[in-house]
Amino acid sequence: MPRLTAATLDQANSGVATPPYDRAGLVTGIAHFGMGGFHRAHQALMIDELLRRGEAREWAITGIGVRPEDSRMRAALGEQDGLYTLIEKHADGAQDARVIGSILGMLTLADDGAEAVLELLSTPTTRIVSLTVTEGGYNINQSTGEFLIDAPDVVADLAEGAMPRTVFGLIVEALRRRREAGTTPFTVMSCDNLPDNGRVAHRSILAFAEAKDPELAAWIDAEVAFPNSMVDRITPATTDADRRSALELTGLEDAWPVVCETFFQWVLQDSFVNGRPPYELARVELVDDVEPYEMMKLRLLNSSHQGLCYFGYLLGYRFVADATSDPLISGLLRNYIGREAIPTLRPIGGVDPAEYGETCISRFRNPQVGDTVARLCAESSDRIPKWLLPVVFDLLAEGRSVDFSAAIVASWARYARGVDEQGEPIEVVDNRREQVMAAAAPSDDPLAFIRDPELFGDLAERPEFTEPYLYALTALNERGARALLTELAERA
Ligand SMILES: NC(=O)c1ccc[n+]([C@@H]2O[C@H](COP(=O)([O-])OP(=O)(O)OC[C@H]3O[C@@H](n4cnc5c(N)ncnc54)[C@H](O)[C@@H]3O)[C@@H](O)[C@H]2O)c1
Ligand SMILES: O=P(O)(O)OC[C@@H](O)[C@@H](O)[C@H](O)[C@H](O)CO
Repeated sequence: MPRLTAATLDQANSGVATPPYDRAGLVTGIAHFGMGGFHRAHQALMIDELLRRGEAREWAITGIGVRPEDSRMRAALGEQDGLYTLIEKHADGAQDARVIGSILGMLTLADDGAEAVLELLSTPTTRIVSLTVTEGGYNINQSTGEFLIDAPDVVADLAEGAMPRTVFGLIVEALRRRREAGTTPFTVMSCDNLPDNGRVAHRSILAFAEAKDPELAAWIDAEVAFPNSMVDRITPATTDADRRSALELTGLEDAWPVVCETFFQWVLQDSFVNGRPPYELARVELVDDVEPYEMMKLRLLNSSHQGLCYFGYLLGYRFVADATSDPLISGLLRNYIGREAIPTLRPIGGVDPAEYGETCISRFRNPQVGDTVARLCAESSDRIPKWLLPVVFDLLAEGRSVDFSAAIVASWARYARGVDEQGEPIEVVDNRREQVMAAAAPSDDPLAFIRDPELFGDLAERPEFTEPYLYALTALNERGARALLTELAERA
């Protein structure tokens, strides 16, 4: 079968939507850090939709990879002229495949070097720099939100005369060059799952700039916009089965297609300093205040993902759809959402959070998406403090009970012991793996897991939390996940 490239596009199977627009002459307006699955299922799709309408020709995308492993994506996209297949999976088994043409290519530090990246970022036509570098990518203290200025790669970037290697170093150096050349700065648009993602990006970049050059930092603070956004589309990691599906559906071989659900949402703060694509013509909701949308999504959808993944794993499920179809797990999610998460939300006109929560549960149940419990269990120490613990702190401040949230934290602690209920090892994937697993290991201190103030603040000192947490942890250790879920359901 031919490989997907610009030259083979016309050989795609009939019914596959290929770019109907002329890709020659498209201009990179967006430089994107973190060219993973999600960006290609979400933001790149919106630009593709605009291009199909004859819009946004100056807003094509070039990716940037700062990690050595990003060379693989660069090669896959490079060999395909930036083209790739996006497969949207309906719950009834129907699949829509389309070829996306909005990405022009990708630069990596490993292959192209920092100077090439800086040139892209400094070119006047690059007007937005967007980010999906994961929750951990912002290099902040989980509990205080402070930028970790002593992180080794940051220290290296701050050294006199160093060529930048981090997202912060590259962005700040490019902004310095733009300022020196009298070029309008770009907007920095975070699309990561973080509360106040724009403010977090602002804070991290400013902290780096202050350490490098306080005058430049003041200019960035005054001149650069960092819009907040709420982004939503479940996009699992690509598998070989997805590669085979792409080939079957399109008739063209794709080294790195993307598979996702049909649901799509992007709520974006309309705050840009150097223009923006006409997103309102695509499916983007432009608003002044994204915060209530972000809170609803992170506290209902993302925290529920954590609510199902450890219990799901312990019960032997490996797919999100199977775990969520267990009534004990969906029951836990409904109790967490209805009794604990929703009472902490700010109202959004025209949006019923209970209905939103039910939609999340039915999305998790889509068996076609193939999302894995392992994907959701990974990097928990970046996720739980940003998604679930804000719910806990808000509930405690109101004197409300936290039984279900505490049980979810306990399920993480039980999972992080690294042994399942059958005694089989669990592969814990976390950038704080050693620390988290050591804290989870059986010891004389039942609260050891939650004693790290960077992750948990003062929760270990708060009986309103420790009492339900210890109840859940003891139940998990002594009676198992199914027994605890049954007890929680009976007590509700
Ligand atoms: N996958 C989803 O369902 C989904 C949905 C909504 C939002 N998101 C957001 O997108 C992020 C990425 O998800 P994905 O599915 O594309 O993951 P992915 O693993 O496919 O891609 C992650 C990308 O980020 C880069 N990266 C990771 N850490 C980095 C760092 N410290 N500095 C710079 N680059 C770094 C990687 O090199 C890679 O290009 C998530 O963490 C989340 O914040 C994902
Ligand atoms: O990719 P992460 O790190 O934000 O977290 C894993 C999932 O919970 C998340 O990716 C969801 O699938 C996503 O937020 C849905 O929009």
